[in-house]
Parts: sequence; structure tokens; C-alpha cells
Amino acid sequence: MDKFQEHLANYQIHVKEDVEKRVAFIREQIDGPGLGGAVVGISGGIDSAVTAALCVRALGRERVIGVWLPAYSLDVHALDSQKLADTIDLNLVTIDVGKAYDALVPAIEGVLTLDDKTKGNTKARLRMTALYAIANQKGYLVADTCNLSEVHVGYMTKGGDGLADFNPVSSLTKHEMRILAEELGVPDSIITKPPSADLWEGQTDEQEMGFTYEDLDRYLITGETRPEAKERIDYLHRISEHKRNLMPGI
Ligand SMILES: Nc1ncnc2c1ncn2[C@@H]1O[C@H](COP(=O)(O)OP(=O)(O)OC[C@H]2O[C@@H]([n+]3cccc(C(=O)O)c3)[C@H](O)[C@@H]2O)[C@@H](O)[C@H]1O
Ligand SMILES: Nc1ncnc2c1ncn2[C@@H]1O[C@H](COP(=O)(O)OP(=O)(O)OP(=O)(O)O)[C@@H](O)[C@H]1O
Ligand SMILES: [Mg+2]
Repeated sequence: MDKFQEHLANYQIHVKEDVEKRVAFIREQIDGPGLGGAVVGISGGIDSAVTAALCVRALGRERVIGVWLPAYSLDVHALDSQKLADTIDLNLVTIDVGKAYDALVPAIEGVLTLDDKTKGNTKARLRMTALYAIANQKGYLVADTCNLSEVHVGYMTKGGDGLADFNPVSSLTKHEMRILAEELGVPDSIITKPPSADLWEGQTDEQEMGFTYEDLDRYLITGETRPEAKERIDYLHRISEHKRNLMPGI
């Protein structure tokens, strides 16, 4: 077993304690300021599944709202979101942001043409708007789902999935998320699905980032990885500093 595998095996041994630590953190975030509960965007992917499962464990079904927010999203993700809700007893609602997207994009394109990435980021920022409307109205907090691997390279939309009120998974690499997902009873189809932002057709995280989660997580856990991957990870980390330290001011 190499250093990376040893680290993951050790995480597996301590995963139950880790669940308790994260559940306590969520209770502190919500009950500390006397708030009502948490709202989580549910995409059918593993990061939101783990985040929602932790929130339900911490707060109970009545104080967590999961929101499926389709905008030309794939059916497979809708099915997985429902499967997750049935499995972890999550109160799941749907808000279609497709119509808002269809109205907003042509209005912006009256000024300038948007490429697929910018349009995709616009979807993510519309989702943020819907989640905050719920949190605002109910006195809830928005849960962030970005894991350590994504945050390290800035693989999230600024003001979209990169904006929330607290994050119960921010110290976990993607590989640790998979171990935690199994512990929390997240359905297998969600755990084994290739990670995707689903912001445009055919998008996958690893293809867009230009390295694998194994390359990235090995680097985060051991400090070493393939030289070509290291160069690109360091580059993405450098240019995404502004997403980890929001709004410098003077
Ligand atoms: N140096 C700087 N200082 C301060 N602000 C700076 C900046 N450079 C750019 N910015 C600002 O940041 C903006 C660019 O950031 P942003 O809007 O995020 O856009 P960008 O980083 O170009 O794209 C977001 C990336 O995250 C991926 N993503 C998004 C959502 C979910 C997931 C997923 O894993 O599921 C992945 C998406 O596929 C894409 O590759 C610029 O328009 C500018 O406003
Ligand atoms: N269709 C959607 N409905 C609701 N929330 C969404 C949707 N798409 C994305 N999100 C939100 O944006 C977050 C970021 O997406 P991301 O793809 O990184 O995570 P994920 O889908 O949970 O896991 P994975 O990385 O394995 O795809 C999601 O966790 C979720 O909170
Ligand atoms: Mg996803």
C-alpha cells in the first residue's frame, strides 16, 4: 500500500467519528445563531448527496430542504436525486430554473455572445438565487457542497455553487467523499457516476480539468503526483485564489 492508499484506509477506519464531527459542526452552524434549518441544491451527484445526508443526520427531515433545480439537466440526474431522497428520507422539492435561464441568456446576448462555459456558469448562479430565496424566506442557511479537491483548483462557479453560508465537506478530497458517501448510505449509482457539473452536454470534471481526481487527490494527500498534472494543478490553484478569498477590499 502506498502513502495515498494508506491515508484513505485510515480515513475508512475513522469514518464514523468523522460523521459525528461533521454532524456536530452542522448543528453548531444552524442552532448556534438560532436558525431554522438548511437548504441544499441536489444535483444527483455525490457531493450534494453527502452534504444532504449529513444535514439530515444533524437536523432531521423537518429542518432540511433539498432542491432539484433543473435547467436542461439530464434525466439520469433527476432519477438519482429522487433515489437519494427516498434512501436518506430527504424532503426534496423541484424548482425549474430553465425558464429563467431561457429568458436571461437572450437578454444578455442582446449585448454580447456567451460561450458554453459562461452560459453554464449563469445556470449555476441562477441556482444560487433560488436556494437563497428559500433560505431567506425560511430563516435557513444554504449549505455549500464543494469538496477540498474542487476548492483547491477553483473548480466551481463564483457566486454560483461557490457561494453559500457554511460547508460541511470542505476538508474532504473526492476520494474521501466516496468513502463518506458509502458510510452514509448514498446509492451506488451516485457514488460510481463520473463527476460532472452538467452545465453543458457531455461535460465531465476530469476532462475539463485536464487531470484525474486521483492525480489531484494524490497531490493533496501526499504532496506528489504526475509532473504534468502537478503543473496544471498548481496553475489552476494560482489563478483561482480569488474564489477562496472573496472580494478583496480597501
Ligand atoms: N484575479 C481575479 N480577482 C478577482 N476576481 C476575479 C479574478 N479573476 C477572475 N475573477 C472573477 O471571476 C470570474 C470567473 O469565475 P467563474 O465565474 O467561476 O468562471 P470560471 O472560473 O471561468 O468557470 C467556472 C469553472 O467551474 C466549473 N464548475 C462550475 C460549477 C460547478 C462545477 C462542478 O464541479 O460541478 C464546476 C465550470 O465548469 C468552469 O470550468 C470572472 O468573470 C471575474 O469576475
Ligand atoms: N440540477 C441541479 N439541481 C440542484 N443543484 C444543483 C444542480 N446542479 C448542480 N447543483 C448544485 O451545484 C453543486 C456543484 O455541483 P457538483 O457537480 O460539483 O457536485 P455534485 O453534482 O453534487 O457531485 P459531482 O461532483 O460528483 O458531480 C451540487 O453539489 C449542487 O449543490
Ligand atoms: Mg455534479
